[in-house]
Parts: sequence; structure tokens; C-alpha cells
Amino acid sequence: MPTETLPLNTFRRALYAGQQQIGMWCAIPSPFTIEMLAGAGYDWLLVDTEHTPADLPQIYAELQAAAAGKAHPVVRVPWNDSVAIKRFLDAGAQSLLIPMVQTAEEARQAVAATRYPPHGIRGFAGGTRATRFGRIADYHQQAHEEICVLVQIETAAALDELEAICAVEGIDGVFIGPGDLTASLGHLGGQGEPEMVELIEKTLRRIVAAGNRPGILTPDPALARRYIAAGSLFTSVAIDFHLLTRSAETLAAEFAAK
Ligand SMILES: O=C(O)C(=O)C[C@H](O)[C@@H](O)CO
Repeated sequence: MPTETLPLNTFRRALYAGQQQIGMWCAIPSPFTIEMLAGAGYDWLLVDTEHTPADLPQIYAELQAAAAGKAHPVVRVPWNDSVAIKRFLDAGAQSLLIPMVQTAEEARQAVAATRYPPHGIRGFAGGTRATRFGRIADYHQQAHEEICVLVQIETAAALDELEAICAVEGIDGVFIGPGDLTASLGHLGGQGEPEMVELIEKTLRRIVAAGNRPGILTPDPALARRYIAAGSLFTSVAIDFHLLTRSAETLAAEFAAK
């Protein structure tokens, strides 16, 4: 019996309205920290499955935890894979970050994985968490209107195709992966090098000029401000384990030194 309505994707709407979205990168695979951070004042939380042990049951719990807070959860899938995308959408994720997209064709495949036929190839399921267990009227007809597809640009090849990727219908945002991009350009670990920072700023401007919405991650506040000035619209300014580890180390060192 349909009794619920499709949740609005406030994050996607904010991007199209040009409103800066400040995010926290969540790599600690824990609903407990997600619940904690979802109420901390960020607009969005990136829930990572590419470089963390979080798997599907963990993501269900993390999405449930995020639902109690204000920050919008964006799930990074492990790869541009239609099966992974389907399973995270069924879990109720409405915004996905898809790593290592290098061509317009790969971007089109990512979008197709989020759409039901005839617009895509997403597999049909009735009683998922995304459909509120069948309680959302017309979920399958409406779901794509509230799904946000964000692709990651992180190789030299992707830079060559940037404008074509930005032009793909259904790509709601284009996120620069600074670590992989600089590695691909021969500067492994060099995200903070002046030359790489300038290239990232130029790439953010290219995304804006191409009519899309750029995003990036940096735990360096000065760089975050530069990237926002260059056009970044969804900007992750911290990483959860980084905050915990560095402040724990600083405190330990302070007392050890006495
Ligand atoms: O290339 C990058 O940088 C990213 O994609 C982000 C990293 O994967 C993330 O783990 C932060 O270190």
C-alpha cells in the first residue's frame, strides 16, 4: 500500500541552485561515527566503499544512521559497475560518487546504471529500502528525479575528455580525485605541490565553463578556500580518520613531551 513519498534529494537541488555544499569524508566504517558526524553541521557526508572495508550491510546501517541527522549521505561505490550501483541504490542511497570515470561513454554507462528501462539498465526490485519496502508510490517512475550521479575525474585520460564527460546528460557533478589525478600525472603524493594545485584550479574552472558542477576533497583549509574560489561547489574539507588520528597523536605527544 503506497503511503510514503519519494524523499527529496536536497543535496542535488542545492548543487543546481549553486549553493556551496561543505562535506566530510567518512572512511571509518561505522554507523556510530556517521550518526555523530551527520549532526555536526556538514551539508554532506561522503561514505566511502572504494578504499574502506565497508560493504553492503555496513552501508545499510550507515544510511540508517545518517537518516537521523541533517547531512546528506553520498556513497562512493567501489567502481563504475552497474551491479554495485544497483545494490547501493536499492539500499536507499540517492547520491553516488563513481570513481575513475575516464570517458564520456563511461559516464553514460554510470548514468544508465541509475535509470530503469527504457532510460537505462537498472534492475527492477519492489521491496527495497529505497522504495521504503514498497510504500513509496511510483518509486520506479520517479526515482531518477532524486538520484544524483557524481563522477570522479582522476587520470590524465579523463582530463583530455573533461568537456565531453561534463556534457553527458545525467551527470550532476564532476569531482576531482586529487590523489589519483596527481599520481596519474607523475606526481604521486604531490597534491599540495604548487603546479598540481594550479592544475586542479584550472580543472575546476574548466568544469564550470563546461556547464557542470565541480567538487573536490582536501583536508587543508587554505586549499579548500582556493578550490571554492575556483568554483568547487561540493567541497569535502575534512576526513574523519584524519581528524581523529592527528588530534589523538597531538595530544599524546603533548603529554609524552612533559
Ligand atoms: O584521488 C583521490 O584523492 C580520491 O579519490 C580521494 C581518496 O580516495 C580518499 O581516500 C582521500 O584520501
